[in-house]
Amino acid sequence: MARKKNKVRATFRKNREVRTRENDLTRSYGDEAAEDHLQGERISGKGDLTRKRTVVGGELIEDEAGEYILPDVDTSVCRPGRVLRVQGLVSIVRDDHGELFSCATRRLLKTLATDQRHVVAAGDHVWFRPEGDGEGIIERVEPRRGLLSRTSRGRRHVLVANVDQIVVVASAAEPRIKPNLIDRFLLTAEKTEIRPVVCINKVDLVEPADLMPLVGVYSQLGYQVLLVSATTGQNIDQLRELLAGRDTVLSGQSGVGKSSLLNVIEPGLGLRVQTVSTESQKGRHTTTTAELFPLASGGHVIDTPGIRQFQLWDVIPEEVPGFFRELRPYVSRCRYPDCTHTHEDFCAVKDAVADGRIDTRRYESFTQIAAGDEA
Ligand SMILES: Nc1nc2c(ncn2[C@@H]2O[C@H](COP(=O)(O)OP(=O)(O)OP(=O)(O)O)[C@@H](O)[C@H]2O)c(=O)[nH]1
Ligand SMILES: [Zn+2]
Repeated sequence: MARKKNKVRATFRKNREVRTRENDLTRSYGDEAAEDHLQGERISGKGDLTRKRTVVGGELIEDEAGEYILPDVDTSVCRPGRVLRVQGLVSIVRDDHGELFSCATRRLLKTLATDQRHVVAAGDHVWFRPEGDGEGIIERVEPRRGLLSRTSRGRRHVLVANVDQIVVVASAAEPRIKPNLIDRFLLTAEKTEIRPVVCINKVDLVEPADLMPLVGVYSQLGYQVLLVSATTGQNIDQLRELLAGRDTVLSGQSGVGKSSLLNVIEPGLGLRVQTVSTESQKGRHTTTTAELFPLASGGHVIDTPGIRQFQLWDVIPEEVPGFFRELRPYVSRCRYPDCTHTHEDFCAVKDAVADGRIDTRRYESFTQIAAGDEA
C-alpha cells in the first residue's frame, strides 16, 4: 500500500519565529488553526527560540523540532483534487479527470478549524477519499501559497488559496482610464505577493500612442502590461496564453470589460461567470464566496464580486511605501526613521521625485493612498 507522508521543514529565525510559524501553519490549515496551535504547548529551545509540539485528536501534527507533519493519506484509495468552491460544510472538489465530488472534511482536519470558519478554502489542493455517488471526504489539505484573505473581527479568513497571478483590468476609455485606481489595485496585489499583470482593455477606443507614457511607467517598474480589446480581439491570444495553466484572479473597476474578456477567451465560461455575478447581486459587497472556473487550456479563473472590486484588503499607512516598488530603495535613506515621505525635509523619496527618478503621478497616488483618501 502506498503511503504518503510529507514533512515540511519550518524555518526558524530569531525574532521572526512566531510569525514564521504562523505562516507555516496558515499555509496548511488557515489562520484560525494557526492561532490555536500557537496557544498550544510550548517547549523552550535554544536561545530565544520557542518550540512546541502539537497533537490534535491523538495525531501528531508537529513535533518539537518544528517538523510539520501532514496527515497520512492512503494514496491507493485517495485522490488528489482541487477545491473549486466551498458551500458551507461541503467543498466541491474536482479530480484530475474533471469529475466533481461534494466533499465533507475529515474530523481531524475540522478540529484544526475553529468556530465559524471552514478549514478548507476555494483553491486548496487536497487529497480526498471518494465515497461513491459523487461524494467524498477530504483527508488532507496541502500547504498553501498565494492567498487572498480578508480580515473580519480580527481574524483572517482565506478566500482563495494557491493563486498564481492577479490581472488588474483597466479600460482605455468608457470608463476613462484612472491610473490612480490601477495603482490601488496593484498595491493590494503587492500586499498579497501574488504576481500582478496590468491589462488595459478597450484599446479600440483610443489612439495607442496616447497610452504609451502610462505603459512606459508600469513596464519600467517591472509590471507586465497587455493592451487588449475584447471587441476587436486585439492581443487576446496573448491574454489567453497568460491565463493558460495558471490560476488567475481578474480584478478591476466595474465596466472595464472583465466578463467580456473572459467570454472571448473562452466562450461558455463567460456565461457561468455572469450567473455568479447575477446571483450575488443581492449582497454585492458582502458576497465573498470565491469560485474557480476551470479553463480548457488548463488553469482557472477565479471570480467573486468582492475580489473583482478588490475592496477587501485593508492596508495600514505605514506599509504603503513598501508596496510601491519604486519607493522601496529610498525609504531607508530619509533623515527621519518615521518619515512619511510627504511633508518632511531631507526625504530621500521626495528628492527622487524632484529629480525625476520617481514618476510624479505615481508619487501622488502614493500620497493619496497613504493619507487614506478615497479613490
Ligand atoms: N469598445 C469596447 N467595448 C468593450 C470592450 N470590452 C467590453 N466592452 C463593453 O464594456 C461594457 C462592460 O463590459 P463588462 O464585460 O460587462 O465589464 P465588467 O468589467 O465585467 O463589469 P462588472 O461585471 O460590472 O465588473 C460592455 O458594454 C461591453 O460590451 C472592448 O474591448 N471595446
Ligand atoms: Zn521620506
